[in-house]
Amino acid sequence: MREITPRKIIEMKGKEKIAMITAYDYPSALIADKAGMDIIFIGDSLGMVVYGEENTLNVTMEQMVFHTKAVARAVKRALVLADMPFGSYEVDTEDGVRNAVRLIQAGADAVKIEGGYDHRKLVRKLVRMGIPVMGHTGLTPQRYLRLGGYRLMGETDDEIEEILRDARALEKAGAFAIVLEFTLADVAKLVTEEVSIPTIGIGAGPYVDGQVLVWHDLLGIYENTPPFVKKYADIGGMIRLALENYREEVKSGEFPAREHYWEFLDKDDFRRKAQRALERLGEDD
Ligand SMILES: Nc1nc(=O)c2c([nH]1)NC[C@@H]1CN(c3ccc(C(=O)N[C@@H](CCC(=O)O)C(=O)O)cc3)CN21
Ligand SMILES: CC(C)C(=O)C(=O)O
Ligand SMILES: [Mg+2]
Repeated sequence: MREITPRKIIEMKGKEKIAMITAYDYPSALIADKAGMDIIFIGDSLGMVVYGEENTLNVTMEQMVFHTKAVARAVKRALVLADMPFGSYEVDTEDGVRNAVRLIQAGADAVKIEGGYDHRKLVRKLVRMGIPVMGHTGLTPQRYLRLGGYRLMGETDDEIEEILRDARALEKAGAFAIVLEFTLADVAKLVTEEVSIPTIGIGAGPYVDGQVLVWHDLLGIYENTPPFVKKYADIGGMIRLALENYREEVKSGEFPAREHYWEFLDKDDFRRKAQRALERLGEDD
């Protein structure tokens, strides 16, 4: 059992902001856990930032299971959360239950689904089974095609109503937190005040209970970063400089230097051994 549990996340509301980050592999999850993240999240943004897809719609359960296993092996303290990918929970509740179980058995402590009201039955079922669920409303990227791209949500009466309906349904169904994505800050504030469970924003302003960002965006290793991201480092630039340096040293012969390889100190000893090896090879022909 990891230190940060859904109960602890709920208790943080109004007391301490929740810090959440995505991670898709072992080394990054190790760093995120050591950095004291509360929630380490295998997002389906994986399809875009790791696999180079245009949207998240082609991410499979197999991908989510593999990446969840890699992350789960690294994390000792944070809550490990895994996204349910597009198509893995919408068909029927049984399908959703089976797929959520797969992510839990891969090492996740909880799962996240996009939407709220439409999936309230599934959320209730999972929670009753003992699988903690995080909801997600505002911009839900799995509606990419219908929305015609990623855009700010919560401007119209209908959108505000939908977001509030999702949040209330999630709270009632027993979800332990809600992601509010790319939502006007006033709407995010209203939702945060309306529900007793924590809201975790991404591009939803400061009046929420926590923040989540995508690993590659905040570290500067992805070129199509959304406009709400703060870039905390230019790791992409650092990687490029390092690789250019390496390439130049290979070309010039500066690498490998004397400390990077091993050689016989006694060259006569080596000549005798090489001679014998060559003779034995000659006999084999
Ligand atoms: N790397 C990455 N970071 C994310 O935060 C993220 C993903 N990927 N993939 C899944 C969703 C999609 N998100 C996004 C992605 C792009 C915009 C964005 O660029 N919006 C622009 C242009 C929108 C348009 O008209 O197409 C904007 O200026 O609003 C917003 C949210 C957030 N999520
Ligand atoms: C943007 C976050 C909340 C997400 O769902 C993801 O990274 O997949
Ligand atoms: Mg996602």
